[in-house]
Amino acid sequence: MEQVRFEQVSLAYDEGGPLAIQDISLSVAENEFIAVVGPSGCGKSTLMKLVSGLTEPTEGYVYVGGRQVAGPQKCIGMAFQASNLLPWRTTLDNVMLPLEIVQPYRSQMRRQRKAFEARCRDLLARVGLAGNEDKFPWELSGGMQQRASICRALIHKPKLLMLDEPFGALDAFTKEELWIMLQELWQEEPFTVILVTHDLREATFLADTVYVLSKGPGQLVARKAIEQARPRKLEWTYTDDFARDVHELREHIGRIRES
Ligand SMILES: Nc1ncnc2c1ncn2[C@@H]1O[C@H](COP(=O)(O)OP(=O)(O)OP(=O)(O)O)[C@@H](O)[C@H]1O
Repeated sequence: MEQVRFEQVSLAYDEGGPLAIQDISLSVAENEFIAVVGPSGCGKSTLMKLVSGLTEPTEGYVYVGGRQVAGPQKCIGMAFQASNLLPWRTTLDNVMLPLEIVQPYRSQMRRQRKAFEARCRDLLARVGLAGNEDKFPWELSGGMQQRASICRALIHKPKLLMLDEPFGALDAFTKEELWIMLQELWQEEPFTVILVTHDLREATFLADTVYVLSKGPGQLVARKAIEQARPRKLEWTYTDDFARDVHELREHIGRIRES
């Protein structure tokens, strides 16, 4: 089954203005993990906005779950570079938030609060945050905040998770820990992932398929399947195989820069 489909999508933010992305066609299978990489300004965030229904294509069509996107999508989980946790809510209450907003959970909240809380605690424990439920975001490290943010994006069991540079602000060690965490969550209970990142190692480590976008206007210039079996281990990132995959992506980006 196909979860996301772009059919010859172009977008100009201003009528008659320059295209931000041009003629993008791609398809993401259910439970596939894709990464989109490219130089700054190539339209990665624009792709995210199109999938989540925050903006409409100027030309072409975007489908999510077999339906053409028309307006904001509620059944998508999202996480960004800034964790965007609400500072006045505890970790637990931040993770509860989507259940208070998204149906059918919202109508069940009054009767099911205890069960929902247990589910949040369980998810927090799975990402290593047990014992931090009652802390406020400013009492957590950056990596812990990002773990909580990913829990919040997944608590309502969306079919599609969209990640926009989620680990971009973290140090290299924390980043790698979070790659492993994300892979575990995804393997335990699969969902479709679209990851936007500048980090070619991150894209290679995590994704089944990596798409490379050129800049101004963003066009797909390469699609690379990463064949490594899962679960992938960090040791793999020290091998020649891994370096070769990353290098191949880097060459595509290099060519874009030169042109
Ligand atoms: N709301 C907007 N109005 C007008 N132009 C926009 C808007 N958002 C983005 N753009 C333009 O569209 C192009 C693609 O931007 P986008 O933010 O999608 O790129 P990006 O690849 O995510 O960049 P970065 O990696 O720097 O975050 C850029 O030229 C940008 O200036």
